[in-house]
Amino acid sequence: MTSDLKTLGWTQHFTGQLSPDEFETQTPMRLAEVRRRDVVALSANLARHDLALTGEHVASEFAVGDFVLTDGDRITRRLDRRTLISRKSAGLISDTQLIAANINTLFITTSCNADFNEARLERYLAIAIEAGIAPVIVITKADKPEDHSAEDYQDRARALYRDANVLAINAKDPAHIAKLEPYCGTGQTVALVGSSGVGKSTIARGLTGEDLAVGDIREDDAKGRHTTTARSMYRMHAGGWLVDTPGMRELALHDAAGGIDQLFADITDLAAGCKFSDCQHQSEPGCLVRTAIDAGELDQDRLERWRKLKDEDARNSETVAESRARGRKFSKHVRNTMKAKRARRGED
Ligand SMILES: Nc1nc2c(ncn2[C@@H]2O[C@H](COP(=O)(O)OP(=O)(O)OP(=O)(O)O)[C@@H](O)[C@H]2O)c(=O)[nH]1
Ligand SMILES: [Zn+2]
Repeated sequence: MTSDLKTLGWTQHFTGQLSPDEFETQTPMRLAEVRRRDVVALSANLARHDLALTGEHVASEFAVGDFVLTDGDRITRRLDRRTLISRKSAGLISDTQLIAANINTLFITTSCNADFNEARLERYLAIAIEAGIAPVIVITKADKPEDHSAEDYQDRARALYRDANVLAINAKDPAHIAKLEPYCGTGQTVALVGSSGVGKSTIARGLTGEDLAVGDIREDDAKGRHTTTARSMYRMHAGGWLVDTPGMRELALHDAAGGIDQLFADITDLAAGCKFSDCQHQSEPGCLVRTAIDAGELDQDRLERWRKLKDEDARNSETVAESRARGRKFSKHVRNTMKAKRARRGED
């Protein structure tokens, strides 16, 4: 059973979670689409199964890429994930939305032009590291670099994180797309992030031979509202899977303190040796961070980007209670504003 499942990305990590009874009676599947009331799951032979969400299961607990056990018609259990990408949903009450599960490699995409931005790359790197996903920085448009050479852009990207592989490619050239294929073989699952226009669709087309269809299928929910769903898992020529969900393109940082610490290990290692444990690395005596900057061993810009990223993470990681308190304050503000408006119009 498990050998065919490898095509889906199944590993020992999942086999180990099955009881002998489940091993006999259940069918593992991988979720390719998660909709409001049902999911599309792939079985080992890559057949698509429409499974209704019934009983205790609700859509918000599943992500594209999840492995589940089924009795053929229904999901009986979700298996523990290797990795998970989520985001805090917009709105007054903070809620975590699951974006994709069991991704092995994140292609962090930018271009050899003004899109290249260290802070943005670091944000995506922190998200990947926090999730336990291997980051690969892909810099497109190496065939027409602007302002600097493609090698310069590569060097700048390499300086951000020593464990990230960095590739500069022409996404339109199949020979360059082949450089990504070592990450895309059978059993591997990848995802693409990056700003609009950097070449994500071009890379995806090169890897899968297909055009991604983000958000082009509409489904009515119970209240008659439209919700957007789309195909989200694409088979790559190299044998693996590319996951592309609408949320993947709007990833924001949250709850990634560990990822940030690891990404900025150069700074956090130094900071651990500062004289004061709460050192702000401004002008305190015995500050090893300042000493490194003065000695030209650490870049002042990097220190500032680290601070900003930590602030952003803290802001986006507020607890539900904090968020609700903010929400209540906001509703009160809205009520008062509306009241004042009506009063001005003489309606009250
Ligand atoms: N010369 C060159 N053009 C590229 C390269 N990568 C992408 N392009 C072009 O850049 C434009 C934008 O590429 P897309 O693949 O649509 O970018 P995207 O990231 O998918 O953009 P969104 O769909 O808006 O998120 C297209 O005209 C591509 O043909 C590259 O490496 N070299
Ligand atoms: Zn210090």
